Amino acid sequence: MQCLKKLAVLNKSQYIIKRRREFNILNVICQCKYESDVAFEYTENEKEKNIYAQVSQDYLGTVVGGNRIFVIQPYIKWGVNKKRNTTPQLQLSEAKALVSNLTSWNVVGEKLVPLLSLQRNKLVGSGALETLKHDIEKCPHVTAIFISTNSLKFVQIAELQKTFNLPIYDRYSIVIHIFRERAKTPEAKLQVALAELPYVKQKMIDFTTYRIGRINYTEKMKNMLQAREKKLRNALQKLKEHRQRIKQQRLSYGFPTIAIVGYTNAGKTSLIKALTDDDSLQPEDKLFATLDTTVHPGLLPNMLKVLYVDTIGFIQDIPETLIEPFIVTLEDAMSADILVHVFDVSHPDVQAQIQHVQKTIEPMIDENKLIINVANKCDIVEKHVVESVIPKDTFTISAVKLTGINLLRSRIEEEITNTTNLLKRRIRVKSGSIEASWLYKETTVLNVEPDPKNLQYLIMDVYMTVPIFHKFKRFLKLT
Ligand SMILES: Nc1nc2c(ncn2[C@@H]2O[C@H](COP(=O)(O)OP(=O)(O)OP(=O)(O)O)[C@@H](O)[C@H]2O)c(=O)[nH]1
Ligand SMILES: [Mg+2]
Repeated sequence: MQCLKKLAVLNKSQYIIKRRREFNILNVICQCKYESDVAFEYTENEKEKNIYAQVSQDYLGTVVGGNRIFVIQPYIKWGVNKKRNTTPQLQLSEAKALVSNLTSWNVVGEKLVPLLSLQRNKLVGSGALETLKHDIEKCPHVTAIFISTNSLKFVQIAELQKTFNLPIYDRYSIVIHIFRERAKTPEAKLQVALAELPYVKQKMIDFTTYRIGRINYTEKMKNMLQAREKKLRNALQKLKEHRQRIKQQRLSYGFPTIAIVGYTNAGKTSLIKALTDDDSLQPEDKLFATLDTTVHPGLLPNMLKVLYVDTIGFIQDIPETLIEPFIVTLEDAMSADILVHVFDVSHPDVQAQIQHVQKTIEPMIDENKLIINVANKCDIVEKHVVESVIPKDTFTISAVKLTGINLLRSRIEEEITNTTNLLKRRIRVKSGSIEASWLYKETTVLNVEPDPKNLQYLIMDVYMTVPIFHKFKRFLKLT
């Protein structure tokens, strides 16, 4: 009997050590801001690196030293391709914001250009081209032109470059340059390297057919790009597997997760900061300030531990190939128990931004996934403006002033309780026992009362997830 007791004690202490180790892991999962501290670097020798740097500079242009940009915002005047949920002026504003997001890049001139289609080699007819040339010449020291359309064909870039005698950028190349500036972690760098490759490859293929007298890239160069892509894709696959492992780890602890999604600069990071009181989070007034999907622990009003997932923001008018490498991390976020879609209610183009986000996430989520809509930045707009733009059942908040945050937390709590099959259990344990402290550590304790029949015991009302409930049963077997 003594022996058995000893064994039980030994098991118990072993169990406690194991649990402590698990708590540590748990802390790591929660505190790990950049889940991808594990390296996903793809090895490249110096020679390959330099060759690629040259090729990408040829097709993507360079950001070094800054630029004085003339922004051209084309828009379709009528027909099926005409954008109906925004205005050319709002599109131009976003184009200017993109340029200003690059270090030392400034907008020195701008023009809205009405078009019938985006297919013509020089986009516009000769008359309009002359006017445009004149406008650009009038602007002092323009060093490059940004044509704010999705992605221009190589022939268009080459023709316009020849006409204006200036480098030409499209939205794809500008966003890539912003991504390059923002990417700090190996994971983000890998995703950006993959995101730019289709652009460089396509331009190279177009170039060989167009031939304007520049260096003709050889088969060797094409092979080099293909080998690079293969390497990057392998590294992305590793990243995918790593993500899967982290997700499984998270799931095994049964923490409910809430992913925060939205248009870039809507206030996603600020909202997580408000919900978690995590001072280390640094919201920035920049497009694509967040490139990595990161996880942040928080407590709901009922003391339930949850994880908030911060994500990369969305933007309109960029090709799918540009965000494709980020889908791996986005899909991980989209599997959260609930999604919170944050939008900037003070933004004049908020309707188009809301629709763009909805359209982008739709294929990534189950149709039953719960989405809580949140109108942020209500501190800088009049109430009647907020009411006129927000969809039904939207929470109005200010992540900076903390308005509406408690209400939002309560709504998240309600939804998490409904969607995650949290179990509410009444458990009788000895006061001061190891079981009682286990419950305090692992579950959300709602209420504790002494057992009137025996005051040495407590009646604990707790919330726990199914995996935690099974762990508790295993724990009881060992004690
Ligand atoms: N006035 C006001 N500004 C806000 C509010 N929430 C966020 N901001 C500001 O909006 C800017 C963007 O905030 P972030 O939280 O970085 O936005 P984000 O959605 O994470 O942006 P990306 O990561 O770049 O996609 C920052 O300058 C914030 O201070 C708010 O409630 N009111
Ligand atoms: Mg952010």
